Amino acid sequence: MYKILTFNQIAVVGLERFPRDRFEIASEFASPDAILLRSHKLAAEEISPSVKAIGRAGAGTNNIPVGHCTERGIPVFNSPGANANAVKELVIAGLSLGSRGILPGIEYVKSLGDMQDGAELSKLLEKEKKRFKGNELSGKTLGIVGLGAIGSMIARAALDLGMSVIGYDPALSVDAAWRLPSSVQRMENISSLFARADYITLHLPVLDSTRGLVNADLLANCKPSACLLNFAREEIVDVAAVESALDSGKLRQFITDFPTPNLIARTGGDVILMPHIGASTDEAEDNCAVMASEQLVDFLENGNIRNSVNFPALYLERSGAARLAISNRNVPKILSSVLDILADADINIHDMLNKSREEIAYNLIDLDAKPDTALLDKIRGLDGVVNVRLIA
Ligand SMILES: NC(=O)c1ccc[n+]([C@@H]2O[C@H](COP(=O)([O-])OP(=O)(O)OC[C@H]3O[C@@H](n4cnc5c(N)ncnc54)[C@H](O)[C@@H]3O)[C@@H](O)[C@H]2O)c1
Ligand SMILES: O=C(O)CC[C@@H](O)C(=O)O
Repeated sequence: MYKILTFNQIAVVGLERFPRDRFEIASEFASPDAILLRSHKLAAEEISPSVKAIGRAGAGTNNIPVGHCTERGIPVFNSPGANANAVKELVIAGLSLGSRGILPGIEYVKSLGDMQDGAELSKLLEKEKKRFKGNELSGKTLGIVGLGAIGSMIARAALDLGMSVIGYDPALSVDAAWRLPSSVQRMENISSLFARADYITLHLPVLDSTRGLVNADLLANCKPSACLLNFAREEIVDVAAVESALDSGKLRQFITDFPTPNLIARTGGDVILMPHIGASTDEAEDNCAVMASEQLVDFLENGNIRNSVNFPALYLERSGAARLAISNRNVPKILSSVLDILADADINIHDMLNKSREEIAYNLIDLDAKPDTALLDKIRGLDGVVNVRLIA
């Protein structure tokens, strides 16, 4: 039985993807085979030696020590695109909240709870509504930083709203480029995007290269009427620089899914704060849980890798009597040494696949006979081999 250790609330429809005759799921296990989580900040010490894989039901993996997992030969999976529609819909709501007096208007109406006379009430509302007038999104320019799953969906929705869309993504994949509407104008640098946009929305991962990316220098380029939306990660924005930009009138509004105490303490309506609910819909939680769970099942039972953030994608149809899944440092001669050991033991290879990604290489080798423990230990003992798994 494979043991799956869960953190956070994982949608039931996802947990149901683990066949109960072969998988146990619990929030406490001494020696789990895999970890399935959402936003729980996973410490390296929480990953016991038995762990073979980690599944993130969501997009961002900055809560997982990915580098440490790579060192240990543990693939980390995420669920790209599975919650993109949920984030898109909330960002569109954010754009509306940032352009009209919706929230202050609602607060104002709530403050009139003591008024009993309907005619008086409606007279007052008609008089006061000018205080909550806004602007239309149509005709404005939206700047999208990060044109992946979420960014491209927002681009399409914003174009439908009549906005002009400009985008910046220095690492755009070919697939993502295909998904992008052709009328999105790609900017050469992020400063030009900040200078031109009326609304700027961030949809990139937090990486060493993106931590604090939105800083005072960038904000100095903004139109004073600009509204910045951060539904990506808190760390991408230098929040102190945003507060200064708001204070000095260099930025009109900040809308974020990642509140800080200082932002909460602000008065004056120039921030709109949400409690990290970008992906909080039944649909997104189901999609993420299903995708992450299916990927873990396929990895544990077959060694296949889909949507890993640190391992190469690799799929091999099962054949032969047994399968070896081997991770090794991405250096020459390791695979040939493995093959020599198998040949010396007279074990024929039925099929195999080998791929590498940065410092790690991964191999699936289907064999005509099941190797014994001594042979597996010999492979484990090769210099550069990180881990070896026999999948019966
Ligand atoms: N608020 C939420 O609940 C919520 C939900 C989902 C995702 N997110 C966050 O949003 C991020 C994006 O999600 P996604 O599903 O669109 O991911 P994605 O991988 O499909 O897209 C991310 C894009 O960012 C681009 N990128 C990388 N570095 C960049 C840089 N320096 N400047 C501009 N672009 C850069 C990549 O090339 C990629 O195209 C996630 O990493 C996660 O942190 C938040
Ligand atoms: O799991 C969640 O609720 C949030 C997930 C979101 O931040 C993501 O990166 O996909």
